[in-house]
Amino acid sequence: MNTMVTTPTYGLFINGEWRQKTNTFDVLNKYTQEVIAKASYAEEQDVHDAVKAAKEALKISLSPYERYTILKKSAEALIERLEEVAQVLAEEVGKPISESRGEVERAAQTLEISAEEAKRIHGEGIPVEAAPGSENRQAFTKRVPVGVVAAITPFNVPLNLVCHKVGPALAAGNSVVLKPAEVTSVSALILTEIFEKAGLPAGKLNLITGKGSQTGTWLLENQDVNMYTFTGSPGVGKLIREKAGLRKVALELGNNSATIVHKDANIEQAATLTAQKSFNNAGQVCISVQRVYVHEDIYETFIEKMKTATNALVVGDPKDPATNVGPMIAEKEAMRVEEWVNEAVFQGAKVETGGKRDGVFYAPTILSNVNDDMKVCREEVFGPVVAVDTYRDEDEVISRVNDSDYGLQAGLFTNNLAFAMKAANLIEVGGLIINDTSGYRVDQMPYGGVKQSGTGKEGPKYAIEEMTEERIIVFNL
Ligand SMILES: NC(=O)c1ccc[n+]([C@@H]2O[C@H](COP(=O)([O-])OP(=O)(O)OC[C@H]3O[C@@H](n4cnc5c(N)ncnc54)[C@H](O)[C@@H]3O)[C@@H](O)[C@H]2O)c1
Ligand SMILES: O=C[C@H](O)CS(=O)(=O)O
Repeated sequence: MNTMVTTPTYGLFINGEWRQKTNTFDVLNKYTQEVIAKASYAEEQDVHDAVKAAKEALKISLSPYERYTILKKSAEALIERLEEVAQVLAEEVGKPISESRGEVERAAQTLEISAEEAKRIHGEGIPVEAAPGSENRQAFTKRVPVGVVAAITPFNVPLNLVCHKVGPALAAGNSVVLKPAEVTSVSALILTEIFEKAGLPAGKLNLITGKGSQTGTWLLENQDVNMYTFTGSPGVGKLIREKAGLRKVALELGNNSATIVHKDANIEQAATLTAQKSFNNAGQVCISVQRVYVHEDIYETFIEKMKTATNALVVGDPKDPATNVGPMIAEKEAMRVEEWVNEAVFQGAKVETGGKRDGVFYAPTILSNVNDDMKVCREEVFGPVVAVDTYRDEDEVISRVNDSDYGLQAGLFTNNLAFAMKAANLIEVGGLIINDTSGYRVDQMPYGGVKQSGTGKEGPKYAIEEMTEERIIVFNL
């Protein structure tokens, strides 16, 4: 029996054809550090070819029902390959297998919702006849595709966040050039195969892999791209906005998410959910709970319960079904988190649990006795660290949540309707989640931040609005 296992090698996907390059890079299993696949470095000409193919493919007009069919088929095919793709996510991200399966299920839902939305894109009648002198005119609007959409995506949710861009873009009748994060390219490559098999015409989806600083830069320079949709770090987001000039951009960026636990909350529920949502995907989630503000009357009970829930988390091999917390994406990121925690401790923070690094793993860590100016509070940790502090009154805590450069989502545990409504009016975020943490998201909801957390909304219905232009048609009858 031949037991030799060959490493899969992927090319680029341009104009419906796979283009193998000699210059490749390794995608690693983040737990074992073994090579799981090789992907191709796109050269400058490949990037421009991909955009050209996308532009040409705009001439292929698919009806809304045809777009629905292709997206629906792709969602079904993804579910058929669920276990295979989940194993890839567990390897290339280091995400625990239960969470990886959850990501594949959500990605399929994102495609299915996009399919449904393809049939619902509509304009409206505009009463131009109400203007003096326009009595014999009638008008309506329609939404038209923006054109070539360049999608640039991050490593942490590499399948579902790709689906949040490709699904709505195709549903709206656009063509796409996709550039996934290099360290987690494999799930995007498999998704591209799925679209190809589902009958998507050549050029409608093109995939180029490689480094952000090269492939990404060439993509930003190409003036035939009509819109950039980006999820990733604020620094790269700002660069994209600068390079895009007058072209459209949608930016989903970072956060230092806060969750408030008020004195009347269900403490057990709050502590359990907060422990879960602080350490999912080793804290590498943009809405991961990072700052917890607990009312001083319930602080002692809360912190004990949260410590118990955190200490029960199993850290280890992402492929082990018992694992709750896997490795970080790279050892240098775990070292950065270690440095930030050490700095906080030097400044007076107390480690309630965790606070240790073992190679690429950083232990789920709760810090208390923190202040809002420590790096672990003010900046985005993007690791398994949560800072817990007390507050006394409602206005104080709202102002501390708002004292942030970011504003993606926040959570509030309370049974006090008046406080919940006050927070809904005053907390500066794209989404406030009552009786759950900042980390709640389902894929049909509008999702996106304010301040440095970005601009524009995702969720297929809302992303389609971003990825289409409103055109008015006026009849002089
Ligand atoms: N708001 C959201 O919905 C959301 C979701 C997930 C992640 N994020 C954020 O993403 C960040 C972590 O992800 P990351 O480390 O992959 O982000 P990153 O910004 O380093 O990379 C994201 C993508 O941008 C590309 N890129 C890098 N430099 C580029 C350049 N000069 N030009 C063009 N493209 C370039 C990368 O190759 C990658 O594909 C965190 O800040 C996190 O909060 C936000
Ligand atoms: O990392 C941020 C993601 O958008 C959160 S989720 O995986 O979509 O819930």
